[in-house]
Amino acid sequence: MKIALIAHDHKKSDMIQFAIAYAPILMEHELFATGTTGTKIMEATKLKVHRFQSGPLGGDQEIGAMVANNKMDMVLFFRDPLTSQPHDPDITALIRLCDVYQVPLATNLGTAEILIKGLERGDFGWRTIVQAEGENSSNEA
Ligand SMILES: O=C(CO)COP(=O)(O)O
Repeated sequence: MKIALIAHDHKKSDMIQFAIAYAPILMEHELFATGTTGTKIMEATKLKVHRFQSGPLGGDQEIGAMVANNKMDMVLFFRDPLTSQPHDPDITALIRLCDVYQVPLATNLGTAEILIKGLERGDFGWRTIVQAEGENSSNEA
């Protein structure tokens, strides 16, 4: 599965703790992140993370493009609800796209833990069906 990891500055410590705690599960998957989040995860763990631009420089939009192309299976986005962000439209757009494409999205640590445990249990098998359908329809186009 392809998993996006994103955290606003005040939530980066939560994300690092999460990545350390669930590294054995995460390392079985393909990981993507916005720039600074990805760097911090790689510094704290042995996980390999494909890094996009930093969020304010377009990273959320790059991850959104993957969602729109059926190339992202789960988004773990630890948002900071108490600090205004200069790129708020990008954040809203990413969340909207997850809803458009029914991509599982956690916006906080509590939900992320439930999703990652579901992933470990095999609850995300349906994503491979969605991916196959996406590939078939792009072949037909
Ligand atoms: O701002 C972000 C998401 O909206 C996160 O970006 P960074 O991981 O580059 O800090």
